[in-house]
Amino acid sequence: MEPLRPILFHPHIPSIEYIEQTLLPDVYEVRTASTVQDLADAIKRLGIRGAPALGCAGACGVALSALLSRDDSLPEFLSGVRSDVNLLRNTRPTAVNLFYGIDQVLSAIESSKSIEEAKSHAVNAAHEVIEADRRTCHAIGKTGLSIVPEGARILTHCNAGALACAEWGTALGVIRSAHESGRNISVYSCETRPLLQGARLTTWELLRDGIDVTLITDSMAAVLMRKGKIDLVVVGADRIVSDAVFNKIGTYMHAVCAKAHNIPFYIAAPLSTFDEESREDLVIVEERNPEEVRRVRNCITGPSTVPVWNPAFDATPSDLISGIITEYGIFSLPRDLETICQLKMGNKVVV
Ligand SMILES: CSC[C@H]1O[C@H](OP(=O)(O)O)[C@H](O)[C@@H]1O
Repeated sequence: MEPLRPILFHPHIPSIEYIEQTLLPDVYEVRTASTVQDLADAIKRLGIRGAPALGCAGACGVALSALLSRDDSLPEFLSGVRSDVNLLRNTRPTAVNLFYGIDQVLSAIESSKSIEEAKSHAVNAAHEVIEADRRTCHAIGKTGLSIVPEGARILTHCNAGALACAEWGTALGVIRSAHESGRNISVYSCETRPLLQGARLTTWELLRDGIDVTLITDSMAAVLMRKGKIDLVVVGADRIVSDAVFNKIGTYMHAVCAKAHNIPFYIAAPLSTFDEESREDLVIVEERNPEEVRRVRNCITGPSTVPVWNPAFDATPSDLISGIITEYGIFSLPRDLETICQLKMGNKVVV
C-alpha cells in the first residue's frame, strides 16, 4: 500500500498538493494551493490539519511565498515573505508545529546573500521539514513499541495519523508499528465531536491498513474502560508545555477516566511539539465557529440560535500522563524538562 502523505510540495510549479480532509471518508479529493492565501484557507477549514502536518504546511507556505515573490531587492523580498507568512501565523493559534515549520524556513532564508539563494534555501528547508517529520513519525512508532503489550486494546481520540503528519502518524504511528511487529492489537477510535476526526479519518486510515478498529462515540469510552476492555490510551498532541499537554477537546476527559481505571495514558508527539518554556495558563486555545457544533455537514444537531462554546483543544495536566512517546524516547513532565531542552538545543543526551 502506498504510504499516505497528506501534503506534497511542488517547487517547480510552484504549488502545494494536499488531501482535502473535510471530505473524507466518503470523498478522497486532492487539491492544490497555488498561493499562501489558498493554503491559509485550507488550514482554517481543516482541509490540512494535525500538528506535524501544520508544521509541514507552514514550511511549504514560506517556500511558496518566496518562489512566488516578484520583488527584485533582497530586503523587499524578505519583508514580503514575512508579511505573506503572517496569513499562516493567524490561521490556528494552538498547534505549535505550525510556527515551528514557518520559523525553520524563515531562519533558513534570513542570511541569504541573494534572492535566488533565498529561494533555493527556502525549498531545501521546506523539504527537510517534511522529510524530518517522516523520519520522526517512524521513530516515534518504534519508541512506542515498548509500551504496547501483545493483544493490546488501544483507545485513541481524534486523528493523530498519517493525515496529521508528513506520513505514518504519531499515535497511529505507534499503532501501525505495533501492528507491523505482529502485536495483534485492536483499536477503539473515538468519533471526536464536533468535527469527527476519529470517526471520519482514524477509522478510514486503520481500515485502509487492515488494522482492527471499532468506532465509538466519545461518551462510550468510560464504560469500555470500566468493563476492562481498554488496556492503553494513546493520543497525539498539539502543544506540550511544562505542566500540561494540549490536544483535541475530549482528551482530558479520557485522561481522567484512564486514571480512574488505572489505565496507562500516553501522548505520542515529536520534539517539535514541545513548547517547554511555556505553561498551561499562557496558551491560546483556539475557539472555532459555533456552527460546527450546531450541524454536522447538512445535518442539524442543535437550534440555530443556541449559544455554543466550541474550544478545539483542552489541556491534560502532566500528572494524568503516563509518558510522552517521542523520537528520542519516552519522557515524563516535569521530570524530563531539562533533557528535552538539551535535545532541542541539539546537545547529545543519554536518554
Ligand atoms: C499528530 S497531532 C494531531 C492532533 O491534531 C489534531 O487537531 P486538529 O484535527 O484540530 O488539527 C488533534 O488534536 C490531534 O491529536
